[in-house]
Amino acid sequence: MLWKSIVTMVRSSPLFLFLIVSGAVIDLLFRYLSSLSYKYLIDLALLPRDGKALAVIISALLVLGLTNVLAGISSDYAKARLGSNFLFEYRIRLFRHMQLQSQRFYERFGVGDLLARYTDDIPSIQTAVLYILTGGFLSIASVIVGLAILFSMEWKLTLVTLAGSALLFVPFRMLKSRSLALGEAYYKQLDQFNGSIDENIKAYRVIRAFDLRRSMLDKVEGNLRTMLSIGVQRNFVSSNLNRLPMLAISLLTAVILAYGGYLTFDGSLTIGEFIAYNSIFFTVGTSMFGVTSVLPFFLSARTSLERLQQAMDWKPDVIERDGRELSPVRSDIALRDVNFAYVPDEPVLRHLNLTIPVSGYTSIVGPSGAGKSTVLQLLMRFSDPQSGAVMYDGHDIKEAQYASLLRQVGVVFQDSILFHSSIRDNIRVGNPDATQSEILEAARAAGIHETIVGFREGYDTLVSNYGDSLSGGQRQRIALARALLRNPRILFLDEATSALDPDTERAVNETIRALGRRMSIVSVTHRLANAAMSDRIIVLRQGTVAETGTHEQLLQQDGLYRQMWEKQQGFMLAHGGGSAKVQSDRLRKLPFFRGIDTAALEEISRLFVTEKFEAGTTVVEQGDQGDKFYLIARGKVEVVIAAGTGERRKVASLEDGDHFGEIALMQHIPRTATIVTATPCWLLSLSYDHFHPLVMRYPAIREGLEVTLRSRMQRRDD
Ligand SMILES: Nc1ncnc2c1ncn2[C@@H]1O[C@H](COP(=O)(O)OP(=O)(O)OP(=O)(O)O)[C@@H](O)[C@H]1O
Repeated sequence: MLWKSIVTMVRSSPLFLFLIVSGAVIDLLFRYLSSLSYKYLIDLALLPRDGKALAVIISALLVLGLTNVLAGISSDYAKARLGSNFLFEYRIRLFRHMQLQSQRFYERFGVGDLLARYTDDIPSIQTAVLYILTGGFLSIASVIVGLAILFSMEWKLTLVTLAGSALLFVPFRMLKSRSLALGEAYYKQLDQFNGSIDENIKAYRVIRAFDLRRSMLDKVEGNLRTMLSIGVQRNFVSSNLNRLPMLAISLLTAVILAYGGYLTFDGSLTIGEFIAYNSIFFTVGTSMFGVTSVLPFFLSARTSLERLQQAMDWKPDVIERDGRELSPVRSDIALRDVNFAYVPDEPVLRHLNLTIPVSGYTSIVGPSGAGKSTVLQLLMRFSDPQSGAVMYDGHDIKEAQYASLLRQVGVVFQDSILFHSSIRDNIRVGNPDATQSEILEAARAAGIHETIVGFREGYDTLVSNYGDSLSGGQRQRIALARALLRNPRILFLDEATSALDPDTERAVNETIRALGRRMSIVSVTHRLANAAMSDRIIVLRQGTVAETGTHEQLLQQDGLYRQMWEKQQGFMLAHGGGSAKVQSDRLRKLPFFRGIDTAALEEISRLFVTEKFEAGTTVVEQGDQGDKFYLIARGKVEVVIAAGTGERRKVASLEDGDHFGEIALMQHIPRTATIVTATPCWLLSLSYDHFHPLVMRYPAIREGLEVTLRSRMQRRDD
């Protein structure tokens, strides 16, 4: 399939093809005519001492040589152009294909994987195509023409040559599968290496802060050593593929010299014919060698072609149609009986029906994993549901022109990635045609204009490393300005402020709330304090709508929302986010502190210590001795379990108000899971050593803990 498109592409450049082919034909002529010329040079000019014949032969050779050089130059130019066109065309094709893809594609092909396809696979195919097109075809043609001449000169000797030439392909048959296997192994290591470089750039702060430099270095060094060893083996096999055919050619040459010499002794060949025969055979031998030397390129390109094909064959999740334009949405956006799963048989949304009026501020809340972000992704058509429909004003968005949908929406994600260019250009991403005053207006509305003009370079300040040169709040505000510049009818927010520190979050939320008067906002958040002011709240549970209403209505319903609300209450963060506290009433809601008197709870609450963690930090490691219990005052962590095979699997997420590690309050036993922070976290920890004296004084605490732990152990064993 891909070969076909390569052939089509090559054929679409007829001028370059003509120059390459004519260069090859002239080169072929030059090779054989100059070899044949020995016959005439010796037999017609040198032996009869004919000066005129000598002059004619030398002039003809000069003209041919000059023509060959000129044809070679134009052929080289054509090859350079064709080669560059090839690189351009296939890199652009892969890039366009990538742009159509969604999350599944990027999960399957990592950064390193994709980079290697651009920088190694495509050039490797290009080299093979050019080599086959020039050296390969020329060599085959040369072998055919050369053998025909040799046959006409001495057929018996040529039959021996032909039979012996089969030897040339023996190394290829022997080494082919080894070469392919080494090619695959090499690319696997290269993908990993590229991935590590990417990781080291993106996560350099975490690597520095947690002193992971040694382990990262060890990882990359191990990777490079394996690559080096495979590279040596691969080159060795390739050079054997090149060199072993030489052995066959040397053998054949010996046979020709011996048998040809014998034919000269018995007068069947003249000396001129013998020398010309040898000279032509030398050219045929070189050409045969040329055919075999294409083979390593061919094998390497075969692996690369398969890898490129894998990526190009990946079907986009969303098929963009040239449907009609979606008119500006006025009434509502809705999900109708939507079923959606990322993994077959693991439904995330189940027969979900929900309607969001295009006015005011709507929050979508729910426990972790309920499908909140998934709903947002479907509303923006990052994926399509497996069944059901997403409607804007009653029109299925699958039938509409994709660009007309995107024009109506703006979005701010939790981690806003900014591009490596000026702040102005980063905002302009929202609308490339925006004027300077529109950019300034968007920045003002996002509350970032004053900060930007305070920078020495103002709007021309370079944003580097995906926005790392700015604070989290500044980054989110620029992302907000970028979304506002589109003048969207609906602004989607996916946990847009939850990774910010409390003061910044409050300030950015005030800005967003003010925007709610100008446009419709749909915000996914797990922090209910942010949802409380919304005009309406949709509560999701396991992919269905559990409750809807305003904050007050939902509290009265006494359902899931109320439970979540109460879980998140009772924590206080000092201004500036330096320390956190938990109230004794909140502690009473923990199952193992239920029934304990207020004085004891007060005492316990004072024992908690604030620990602040950046995103991506391991708080506890599976297998380590547990000595602390943790409450999440703010933030989100992931619970990861390593199976016997060493494979790590995320089993749950915990967020504001959740707790973990209570077993450590009873005894030092190994942690049963690893906890890694997914956002910056403020955790309150209670150590066994501080807690133990209290357990001694209050037997009710021990009893409560024992009951909880027994039931937890029971659940785990089940
Ligand atoms: N790309 C993916 N591949 C496989 N499963 C996924 C993928 N993205 C999300 N999921 C799973 O789908 C479910 C819903 O995820 P989603 O992110 O929509 O939930 P959420 O309510 O936004 O949760 P959170 O608040 O933790 O972000 C979760 O169980 C999650 O693990």
